[in-house]
Amino acid sequence: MAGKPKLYYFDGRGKMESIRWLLAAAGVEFEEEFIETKEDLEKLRNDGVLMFQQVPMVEIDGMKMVQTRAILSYIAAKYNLYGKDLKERAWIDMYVEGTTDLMGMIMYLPFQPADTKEKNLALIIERATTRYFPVYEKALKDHGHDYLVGNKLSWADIHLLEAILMAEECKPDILSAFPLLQAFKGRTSNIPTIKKFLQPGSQRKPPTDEKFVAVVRKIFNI
Ligand SMILES: N[C@@H](CCC(=O)N[C@@H](CS[C@H](CC=O)c1ccccc1)C(=O)NCC(=O)O)C(=O)O
Repeated sequence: MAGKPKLYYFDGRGKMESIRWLLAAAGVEFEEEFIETKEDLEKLRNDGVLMFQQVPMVEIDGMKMVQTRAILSYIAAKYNLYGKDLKERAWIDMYVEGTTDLMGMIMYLPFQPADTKEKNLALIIERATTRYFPVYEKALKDHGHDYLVGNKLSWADIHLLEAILMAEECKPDILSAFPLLQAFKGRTSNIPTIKKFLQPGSQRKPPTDEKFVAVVRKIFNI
């Protein structure tokens, strides 16, 4: 029996946070090794464990997986969070790419120059409320179930909840025009494994702060 998955990344959200969410929602315990200095990263590179010299890297089932999307897909499939057939998987992929695009905008905001942050935050709020959330609100309405795809929890639901919470950190009332998403948030946040991950003291990381930005900038000279 393989041991627990081990996650190699910085002590912050970045590109690893969705992987933490998916494992936690699947009820899978995982370990973390935090990269804190340039030397930490160089050691991993010199040990030849980073296929493209990048992190996230996750040791799982004897593999040293890299590329966030590949890692997430593997976990979703392994823990039955990827639909019952090809079409459900296609819908999950579409929904996940949408929340990936939205979270990608939010994820990079703290790294942008101060004089563009206000403009970029306004764009995030505009995209969230006019491009992305209307799609998921309609999906829940048309589908008529508690979940986005099929009638069971999938990667798409977990990813949407993560995106909703990140968007609310940008604008607390961002869901005000989306009643079905408000109800979805309430239901999904109470799924036992997710509820536990949302409790203080879990491996969920806090919103990206200047400290995390400084660590990443120092490591990558950016
Ligand atoms: N396709 C891959 C790409 C993975 C990737 O870009 N990894 C980066 C660190 S995370 C990044 C750090 C600042 O840019 C960050 C940190 C915080 C928020 C967003 C990104 C990396 O290793 N950069 C070294 C290099 O590219 O040489 C994947 O989806 O996994």
